[in-house]
Amino acid sequence: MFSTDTIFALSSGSLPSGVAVIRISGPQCRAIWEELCGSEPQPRRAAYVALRDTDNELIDRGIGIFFAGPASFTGEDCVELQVHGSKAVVAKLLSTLSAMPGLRAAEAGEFTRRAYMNGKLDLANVEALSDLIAAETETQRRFAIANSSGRHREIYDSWRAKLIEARALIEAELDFADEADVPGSVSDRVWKDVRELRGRISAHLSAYHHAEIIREGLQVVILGAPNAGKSSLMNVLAQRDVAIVTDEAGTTRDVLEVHLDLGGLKVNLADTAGLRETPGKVEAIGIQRSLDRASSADLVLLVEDMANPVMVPGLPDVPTIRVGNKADLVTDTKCRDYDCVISTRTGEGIDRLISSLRQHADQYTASAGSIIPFRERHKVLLEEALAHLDIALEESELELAAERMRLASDALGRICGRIDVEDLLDTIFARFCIGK
Ligand SMILES: Nc1nc2c(ncn2[C@@H]2O[C@H](COP(=O)(O)OP(=O)(O)OP(=O)(O)O)[C@@H](O)[C@H]2O)c(=O)[nH]1
Ligand SMILES: [K+]
Ligand SMILES: [Mg+2]
Repeated sequence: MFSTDTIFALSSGSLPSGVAVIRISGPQCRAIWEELCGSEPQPRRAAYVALRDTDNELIDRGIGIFFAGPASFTGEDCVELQVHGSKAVVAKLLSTLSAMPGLRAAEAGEFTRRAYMNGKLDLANVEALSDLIAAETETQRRFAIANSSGRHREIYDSWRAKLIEARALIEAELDFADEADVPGSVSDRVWKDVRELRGRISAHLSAYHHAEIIREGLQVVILGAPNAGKSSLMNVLAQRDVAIVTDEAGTTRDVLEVHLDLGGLKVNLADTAGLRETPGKVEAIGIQRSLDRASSADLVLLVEDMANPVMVPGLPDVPTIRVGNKADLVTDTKCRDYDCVISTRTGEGIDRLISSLRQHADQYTASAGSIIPFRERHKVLLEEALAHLDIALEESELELAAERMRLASDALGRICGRIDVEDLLDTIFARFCIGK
């Protein structure tokens, strides 16, 4: 892509700071360097420079690096200037830049957009990069960095290549069925391959939920009878008094949520209204909300007061850790069927409960290193590809089936932003001696 504008921006965080980084990209970079630093730029060498304005007045001294395109982040000539992170230094430098001809302030995401337009990044790379910048937990960081590796593109390209080949074989069968030197019925093999690919895409897609958990957080809901100690447990896990605790049954009426970082995984922990059969009007609404929330949760902590165990109605079918609370009030806990015995009052068993939670979280943190769809957009396109393949596999008209395969491979191509209409012809010509 040819950009006429040279863009610049403060790329580091808020001022004042020890060091501020100003990034410049575009055709004017070399001229800017000569003007500001009064020297010839040496690509990829950090240089200690005196930065001067157009009146030759010293602005600041700092480190400058020149990247000659295409070996740069955006693919264009780039300059990075590290100066003292003062508001005045940065303001002076930015106003000096903006006074130079052909220069303007960059729009949000414009450097990355240029990198994409110049083929330095694919769409999935761009998304992973924005995830990396937004990452708050260790798992999110690991996931984003794995996703920026380009391995998604490799997988989707290989799947598209298979589909393009399958389609080419089918089209060839249609076009040259009466000619002697084209292989006869290749259909069986083609359909077997397509079915196998369908299975792979479907397995890949089913891991999408792990990406949601890594990004949005593991949804954990505390359920149990009134007064079981749910709010007390919430406070212990959150390490602060977020929920009201009293000895009155029905204290919690509404769902209350906190965000925790559990071994690097984001966890959304919800305290809920106690479940019982004959509540008042407000409490009944609270109970319905508890159950709604729990039914879409990834994990339920089912809390029971061991000194006063009661059956709770309507538990959802969700992975559950059964927690026996108030261990301080009972002498014998062995015979009971709990995964974890705790006392929110004495702190007994809390560490063990946290390690059970961590164990549960591990399956998701482990996914952070594998290649799974990581955006809603990917999920939608993969579902689209699957839907087309399903129709192709049922379709008896070969032309229509081939068209469905084209649509499926286009959907896959759109994930990383690469669709090449010439692919099909190339494959046909590569496999058959058309011009005989
Ligand atoms: N002895 C003892 N009391 C506890 C323990 N945990 C909670 N309690 C007490 O049990 C009572 C109920 O605690 P909450 O945390 O409000 O219980 P809850 O399940 O949130 O109750 P609802 O919101 O009304 O459904 C309070 O008086 C707590 O102090 C514990 O481990 N030991
Ligand atoms: K209570
Ligand atoms: Mg409560």
